[in-house]
Amino acid sequence: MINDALQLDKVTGTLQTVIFASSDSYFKILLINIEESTLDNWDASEIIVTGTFADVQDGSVYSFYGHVVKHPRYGKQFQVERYENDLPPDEAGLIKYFASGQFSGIGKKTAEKIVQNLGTNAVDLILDNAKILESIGLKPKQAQKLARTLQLNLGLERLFQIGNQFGIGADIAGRLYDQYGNEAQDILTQDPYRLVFEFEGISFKKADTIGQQNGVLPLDERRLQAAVYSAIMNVTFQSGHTFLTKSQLLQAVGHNLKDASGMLTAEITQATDTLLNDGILVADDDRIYPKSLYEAEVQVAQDVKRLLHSPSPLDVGHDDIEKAYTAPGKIDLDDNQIQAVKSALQAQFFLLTGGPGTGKTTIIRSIVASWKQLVQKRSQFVEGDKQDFLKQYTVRMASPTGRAAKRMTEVTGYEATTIHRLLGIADLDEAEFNADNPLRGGLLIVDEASMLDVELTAKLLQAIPNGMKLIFVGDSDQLPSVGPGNILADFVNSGVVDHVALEIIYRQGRGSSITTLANNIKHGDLPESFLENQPDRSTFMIPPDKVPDAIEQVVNAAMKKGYTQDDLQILTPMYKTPAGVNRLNQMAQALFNPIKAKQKAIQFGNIIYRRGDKVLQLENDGERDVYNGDMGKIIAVQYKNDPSNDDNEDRLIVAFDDKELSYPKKNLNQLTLAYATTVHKAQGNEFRLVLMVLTSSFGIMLNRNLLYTGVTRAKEALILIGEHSAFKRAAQTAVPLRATHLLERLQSDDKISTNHQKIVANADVKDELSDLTAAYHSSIDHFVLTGELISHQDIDPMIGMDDLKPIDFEYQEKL
Ligand SMILES: Nc1ncnc2c1ncn2[C@@H]1O[C@H](COP(=O)(O)OP(=O)(O)OP(=O)(O)O)[C@@H](O)[C@H]1O
Repeated sequence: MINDALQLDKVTGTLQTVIFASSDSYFKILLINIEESTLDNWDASEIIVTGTFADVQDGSVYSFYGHVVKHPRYGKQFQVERYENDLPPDEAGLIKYFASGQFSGIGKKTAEKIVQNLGTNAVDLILDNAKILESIGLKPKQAQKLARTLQLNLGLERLFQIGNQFGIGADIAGRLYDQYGNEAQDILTQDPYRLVFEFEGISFKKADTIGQQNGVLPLDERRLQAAVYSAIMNVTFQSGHTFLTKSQLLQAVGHNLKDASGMLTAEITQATDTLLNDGILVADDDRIYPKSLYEAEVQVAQDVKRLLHSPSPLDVGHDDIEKAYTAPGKIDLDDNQIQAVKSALQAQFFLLTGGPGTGKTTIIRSIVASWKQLVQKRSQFVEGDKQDFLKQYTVRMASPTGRAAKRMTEVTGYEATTIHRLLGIADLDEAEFNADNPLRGGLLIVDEASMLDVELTAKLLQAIPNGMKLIFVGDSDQLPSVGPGNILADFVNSGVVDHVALEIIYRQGRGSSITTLANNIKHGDLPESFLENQPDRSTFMIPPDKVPDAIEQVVNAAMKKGYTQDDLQILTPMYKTPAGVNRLNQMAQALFNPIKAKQKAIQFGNIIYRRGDKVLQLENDGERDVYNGDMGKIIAVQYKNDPSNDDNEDRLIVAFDDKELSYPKKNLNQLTLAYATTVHKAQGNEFRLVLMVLTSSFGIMLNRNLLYTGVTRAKEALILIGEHSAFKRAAQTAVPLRATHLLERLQSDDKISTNHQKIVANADVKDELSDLTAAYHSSIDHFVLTGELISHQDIDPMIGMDDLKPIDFEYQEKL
């Protein structure tokens, strides 16, 4: 029989033993002697129970609610969603419980006194208010000690139960307990709005549900302040703006409070003022910023100005550059490219932008070779240690992603790292290198600069000492950074930083029709030849429900042509939907890495990982030097008892480009399969063959930068799968622009003068700015109307598949 209310089965039984307890989470595996259960097909007297549990005691009776699942190795077990400690229901049992010896200083007599006075509800009464024990005659110390032991044994358990009432999972309840200890329960029930500011994982909506149920009034200032704070954080961090205007903030807060009618204007303004006075938000004219974004934006502008005013001690002149200029191998650069190399050597801070195949990498090689020449020539005149001098002016290189850094190392021979590693950011905390402990070197080149958000840029620029040259290289038509800010575009459009834009595409042969397609998309449309197969590009236009079938056939055909899982990447805008990442990953895993008999496997969530799987790191883990977007391969699945396993837990070993890392259960939430990814996750990566899926079901995600970024991930071949109308809509839809004030901050100081080439005419900048304001308003309007933020989290892009035709999918889309 199923428990009707929650559709969960129930198992009641005595804890025989804890088989496993994770050292850094509340995950446990328990062996239970069943006393009673709703399970239909369970004849054994014992059951293995897994889940998140507080300090459970051997011999105690618990009721577990959950489902029977099949573990790939251990067979059937009971996965628990919630549980209860079945304390003895009668007075005699409770007296025995208090006198059992687990409460030091409490003997039978005192236990009787407690139960006689407080009844069978004694435990709840004590947990609610320990002072009640004093009122029935226990000494304060004795009362405190007993209450504390009860809290330790049952406090977290109660938090799990209370959390469960509000739909808060055991993971979050466990983290709340870690952060607030025994106060967690009080904070959650009596001051939930506090968590909106302090705790990641409780949204305003959740806090508000709890607050309202517990009688918090609609105009309570804690509620209004939390509504304001969560509105500005959500809109800025999801839409990428660094600020909101006051009226936009009012609208967004109204949405949070389900008050779009403007009834609460005075109250919301008052709550905003309090947050401004407390320094949680910052007002700058009509703009309201979260403090961290304001500080980062101001810092970036200040540091750019500082760097522009701090010439390299090498005092590089025109003649030095002419003499040092070194061509990249046998290639003759065009005039604009040569100008780019020379300007880069001359300027203190330089921007190089261009689409795929325009020569960015080639120019980086030329810059590095020329710089080396220059420094070496100078070293001849140094009187001291020449090696020291060369070290002082060495080239440093970094990129937001590990893969792009590796590519830089390969083409230049200089070590390149991720920006996180360059700055020594081990976790979310302070960077090791900063204004007080700056980076060393003469020249820093940063690739994939379009991925830099305002906060990371602020950290990076602060760490660059006066006199060190800085070059940002990127493609401004790619997706903007995931975090807030519009760094590369603001730098370019400000006109205060020297900039050369590369326009001519040089890539020949394989991959060249891809770059032409990218160029068309960049200008807002698909080429007329879009549906015509090219040597390096094919299209299969089919309805959304046929996408998985089509991908399956294309992947099979590609495998026959010799493409491996490393070469081939499926890109799609979102995780869900039949054409989304989750579904396509399952399908591709079955093709590339089919299940073998008796193969070891580890299940986490809905994914079963096996040796050979292609996996993706989902978050930055500075301590282990692995970053969001890094791809690897599972090279071993090790169970707990394997002699080579020193983690004492089942684990995966994943090989990345330059290291092997262990993923025990606690780290598995950082991983997912990577046969298919979103375009956002693929930024900074390139693949021989890209299969890009777009269908109209991705609606609001469809925009030019997404399509462009996806298409440009393909090095050799590109296959476009989905609906023609969706590709067209994406090409024709400009990405919602981001509201920032960096450009004006950069331009605000008249004292700055550089020998910059203004590539972008002022009139164009003005047009773009008014577009920006319009798009910004529409993005906020969209948010306010629908509650959906225009998120940049998700889109995503041949081989001459002559043997496959759209007709294979029995469909002709009506255009
Ligand atoms: N002036 C030139 N003359 C001839 N070939 C060139 C020229 N500039 C670049 N190339 C060639 O064009 C191709 C693309 O150049 P490169 O890889 O530097 O471009 P990129 O902008 O870094 O491209 P991507 O962003 O796709 O990596 C290379 O094969 C390079 O050798």
